[in-house]
Amino acid sequence: MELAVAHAGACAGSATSGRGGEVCWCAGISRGLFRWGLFASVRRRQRTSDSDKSRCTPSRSRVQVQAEWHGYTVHKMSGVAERTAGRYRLVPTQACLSCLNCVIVFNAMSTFSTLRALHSLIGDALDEIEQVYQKRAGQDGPLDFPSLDKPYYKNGPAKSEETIAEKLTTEPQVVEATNRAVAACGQLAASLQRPFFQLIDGINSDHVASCIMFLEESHTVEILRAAGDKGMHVRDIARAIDDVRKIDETGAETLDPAKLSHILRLLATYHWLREVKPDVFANNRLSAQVDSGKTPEQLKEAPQKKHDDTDGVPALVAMSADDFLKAFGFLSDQLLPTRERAVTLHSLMGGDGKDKPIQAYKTPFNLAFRTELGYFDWLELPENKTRLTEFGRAMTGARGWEVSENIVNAFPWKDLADNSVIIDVGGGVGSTSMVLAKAYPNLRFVVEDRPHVVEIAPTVWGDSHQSLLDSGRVSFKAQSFFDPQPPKIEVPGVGAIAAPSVYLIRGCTHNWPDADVVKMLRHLRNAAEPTTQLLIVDMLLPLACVDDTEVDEPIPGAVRSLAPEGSPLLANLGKASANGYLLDLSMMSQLNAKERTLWEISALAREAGWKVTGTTRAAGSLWAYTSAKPI
Ligand SMILES: C[S@@+](CC[C@H](N)C(=O)[O-])C[C@H]1O[C@@H](n2cnc3c(N)ncnc32)[C@H](O)[C@@H]1O
Repeated sequence: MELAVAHAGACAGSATSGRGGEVCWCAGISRGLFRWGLFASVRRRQRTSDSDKSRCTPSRSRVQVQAEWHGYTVHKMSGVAERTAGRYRLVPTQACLSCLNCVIVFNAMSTFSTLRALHSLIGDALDEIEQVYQKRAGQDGPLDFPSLDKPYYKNGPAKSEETIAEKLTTEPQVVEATNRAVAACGQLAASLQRPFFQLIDGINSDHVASCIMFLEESHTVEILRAAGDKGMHVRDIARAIDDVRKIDETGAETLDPAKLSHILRLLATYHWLREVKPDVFANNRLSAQVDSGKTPEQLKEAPQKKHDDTDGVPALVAMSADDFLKAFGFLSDQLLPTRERAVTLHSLMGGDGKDKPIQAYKTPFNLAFRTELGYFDWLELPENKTRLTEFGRAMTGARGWEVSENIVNAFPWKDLADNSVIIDVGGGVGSTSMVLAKAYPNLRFVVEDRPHVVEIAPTVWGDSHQSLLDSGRVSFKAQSFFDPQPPKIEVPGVGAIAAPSVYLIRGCTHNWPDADVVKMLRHLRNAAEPTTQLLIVDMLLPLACVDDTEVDEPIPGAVRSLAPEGSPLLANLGKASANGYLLDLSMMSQLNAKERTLWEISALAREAGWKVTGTTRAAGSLWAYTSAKPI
């Protein structure tokens, strides 16, 4: 990070720089650039004369800075550098001297100033979040932030104050401040902890995933829910798990409480549970996420119904921590098939001449499950009946990734003429169309998807949506996005149209490799009229550095960084955005697909005949609404 430059003023004291030349050190911690505690070296551009040198006072000096840092230009900061404890702190003022003898080179923030800047970011974010909660009075004063120690069960019963406090966590201001704090915490931990221990954490993070899977599979969360705040001794938890699993009928081995305690303690260490007393564990706010709302008795009676009538999150856990985890373990074996370990692993698994070579498997999923079928076709195998059902529920759980209502304001729907038609391509059961149809009663929606999806789609909506279906304002049509759109589409209440006002395609491009995305977008382009707009809704992954990508034409809404200007945070907010990059690699591992950057999706759109005209994001979200028009 070589930052910057132009210093006017007498040198504020000197020392010898590692790169030669004389330097003096300044640390600014007041406003703008200096808010982040930037340390700078001031290097003499040229040695003039001894009399110039004598103007450099060792204790105090005026400086003017025009600096560029992380790509942001900060114009002409003026200040006085004051010496404290052997360092110079820059205090901005309006006045400056201009000897022009020195060049300030911001080598980088000193590590301590970076750490302190991260610490300040966390404090500032907490202030902001607290202000939001302070404004919402509860019965006993301002609302408190939800406690990590306290489970909040989505299916109640909960005090209304707890529900409001949980809901406030999705307010845009809270989401954004939370992201900054989480990003800073992640960066602080990565900076401070000995790298070896960060490494051990990283390479063993599958242990945590497996333990979360165990938590779900063993019904421990439901058992601990029944036990309440005081928790349950690990011996009793083990027996309760055996009971729910009906081991007296199946003859399976009893669960070893000693092993169980170690699994639960790892989870408690990662804040997934609480160890309230030695070997006594209780749920907390994180483990409550995995709760199905069923009692241990219900689970014993009908384990196959565990995921019925839930928000889908327990099913998402079952799918991710099982299928995805197993597949992802084969990432290096599939990408580097000739490495020694991959070859020996293949032969150990019975692949030595008995089945296809590793190269035949297109994805880590294919290799892990020894199938050449695509993930969705594989899910439809008779032996995967449970997986297929869980996949459907997991997709409901995956809605937590985005507030679906964000789409209501993310596109100028209100500018569309009455009875404009929106085709929701790969629209599933119509979740997005229903939200939009309720918000914009003058628009009409045709949801296209695979035949078996559109067949069941109208049956999944209850009374509150019936009028939208009865009036035909939302209708369904079997249509593959890999086939050309028909020349005419019959829209209830409108008649036959050649093309809609908008093709909306949400959550679909990330499921497919580039060539398939081009194919699906080209079919839409071929059917579009010059006025037809395309709205692609999917995550757009920022780069992990400031995005200086050179483009012929800038795209409105493209951002160089998600981090606050001048802060030391990673440009993509690191830990706070990690969920998007994890999903990206799940797509790669299971489907040979990916989440994309703005530049990747706009290049694919262009290849298919669309020009991206702009993109917007909901506050604090990686989900983006990218619009395009026919070229
Ligand atoms: C991740 S879901 C997104 C659903 C919906 N757009 C939403 O945002 O909730 C992907 C959708 O693509 C559909 N799909 C898969 N292959 C398809 C095809 N060839 N033609 C049309 N839809 C397809 C799936 O059935 C599924 O509904």
